[in-house]
Amino acid sequence: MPLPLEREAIQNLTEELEVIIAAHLAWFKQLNRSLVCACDPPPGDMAPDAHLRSPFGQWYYTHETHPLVEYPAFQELAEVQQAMHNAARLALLDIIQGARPFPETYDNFIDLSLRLNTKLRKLQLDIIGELLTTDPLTGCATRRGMLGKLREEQERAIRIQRPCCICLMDFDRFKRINDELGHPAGDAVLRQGMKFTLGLLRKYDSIYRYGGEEFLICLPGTPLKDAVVVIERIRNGLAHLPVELPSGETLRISASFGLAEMHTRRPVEEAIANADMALIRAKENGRNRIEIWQPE
Ligand SMILES: Nc1nc2c(ncn2[C@@H]2O[C@H](COP(=O)(O)OP(=O)(O)OP(=O)(O)O)[C@@H](O)[C@H]2O)c(=O)[nH]1
Repeated sequence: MPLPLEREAIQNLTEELEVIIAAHLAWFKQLNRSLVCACDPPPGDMAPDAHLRSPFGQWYYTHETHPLVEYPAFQELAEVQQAMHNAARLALLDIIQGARPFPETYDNFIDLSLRLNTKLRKLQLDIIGELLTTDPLTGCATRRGMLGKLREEQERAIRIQRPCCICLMDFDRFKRINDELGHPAGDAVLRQGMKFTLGLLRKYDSIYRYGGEEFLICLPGTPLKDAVVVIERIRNGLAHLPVELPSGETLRISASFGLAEMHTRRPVEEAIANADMALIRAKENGRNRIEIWQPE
């Protein structure tokens, strides 16, 4: 499941997680010391709401309204952390009563602490992965991992017996925009054009920055005739989108599209090549249009 986060939020979360992991390890060390050396435990750790008071708890429960809440790996943290605090309390109770914790109680506490650490690291890696697979300019996915994801869509298409379409989209006369209005103007076109395009797609559609000003749109569960309707909405919308340039001026733009249905038994690379052939035809036939790849 992709993380529903903006790039800046991803960056902040990565840093927050580093702090939380360090705080968890410091807490773990202190608690382990209380158990092994039979020292008085910090009073907070005996409280029934210890899981809320810890640095992790304070960080986690302030994120309750955060979009990350929908992410399964984030939800799993709460369960493990609460169980870990319960296990710590049981082991500490033995110490307070002048006994040694049962090995099972101690093992349970250690296992849960290590599991929480592993889960926090895994979440951090997922978030960093997301950072690497998101294009900072447009917010679209990068090509890293694209073929793997398209193959997954192909497998799903076979499973659910619904076609999947691939579309290559390329902004028209983009070199001219850069050359005549400057590179920041070109960047503004890409940023605003793709924001608009992303806004028209469903949440299970995906879009990758395929090259400089070329993007690949994947429309799962969509037959060709429906895909044409979606892409036409994008084409027409872009042709009417007033792009605001850094100079304050407004620019009219357009894009060309090559559409192909993914064959369920052929490599996904073939569908991309077919969409590319259709895109070349769209450019040759005057731009600002959609061409559909048809088998000879
Ligand atoms: N501003 C900006 N320009 C980019 C970026 N990536 C690629 N480009 C430029 O996009 C231009 C693409 O030009 P061409 O491939 O000649 O295509 P075109 O001018 O759009 O012409 P047609 O596709 O035939 O309509 C090149 O000048 C690239 O340097 C980017 O991230 N920002």
